[in-house]
Amino acid sequence: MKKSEALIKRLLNILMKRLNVKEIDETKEALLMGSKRINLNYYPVCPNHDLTVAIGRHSDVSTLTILLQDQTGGLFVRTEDRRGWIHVPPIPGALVINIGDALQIMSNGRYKSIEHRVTANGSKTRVSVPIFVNPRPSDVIGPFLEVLASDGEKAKYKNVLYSDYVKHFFRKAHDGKMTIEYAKIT
Ligand SMILES: O=C(O)CCC(=O)C(=O)O
Ligand SMILES: [Fe+2]
Repeated sequence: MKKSEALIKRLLNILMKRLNVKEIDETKEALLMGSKRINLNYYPVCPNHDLTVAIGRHSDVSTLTILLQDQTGGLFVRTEDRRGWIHVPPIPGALVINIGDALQIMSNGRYKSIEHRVTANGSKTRVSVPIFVNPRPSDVIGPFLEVLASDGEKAKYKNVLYSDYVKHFFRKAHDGKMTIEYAKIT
């Protein structure tokens, strides 16, 4: 977890440049990566793998997710037209970087969180280790002013307390990219 910090900062610096955010000051750093959580996912061999969902389709509520997966495979991401799925092949030594809902909200939709799911496997176990890079639970997140100021862009998302957003995610079954509707200005 500690070692991932340099990578996370590098990624966020690059992503922020495109949003007109010149510098990640203390406030921004807290909003973008104020809390982190590591999960250890173990997927056992599943006899009825055709009838079973390992993890249903969802987007992460994080800013970024840094994911290490073993050689089994089974992670799929939604295609841009939302009609199909692309397998994310395991590559030794490679990390999968996903954009989460918090970054979609803070970037006012310029960066889009990725819908993904995991299929069950009939012959092999699987292990994956995601690090979720999050705002702090007590943070209020909304589109960055730099993004809105750049060309008078209208806010697509309202300000939400991050802990409320996460609670909303866990209150319901996985439902693709529906969580973000909670923060949408309609
Ligand atoms: O196991 C994976 O590859 C992804 C897990 C995942 O989507 C999650 O923990 O949110
Ligand atoms: Fe996920």
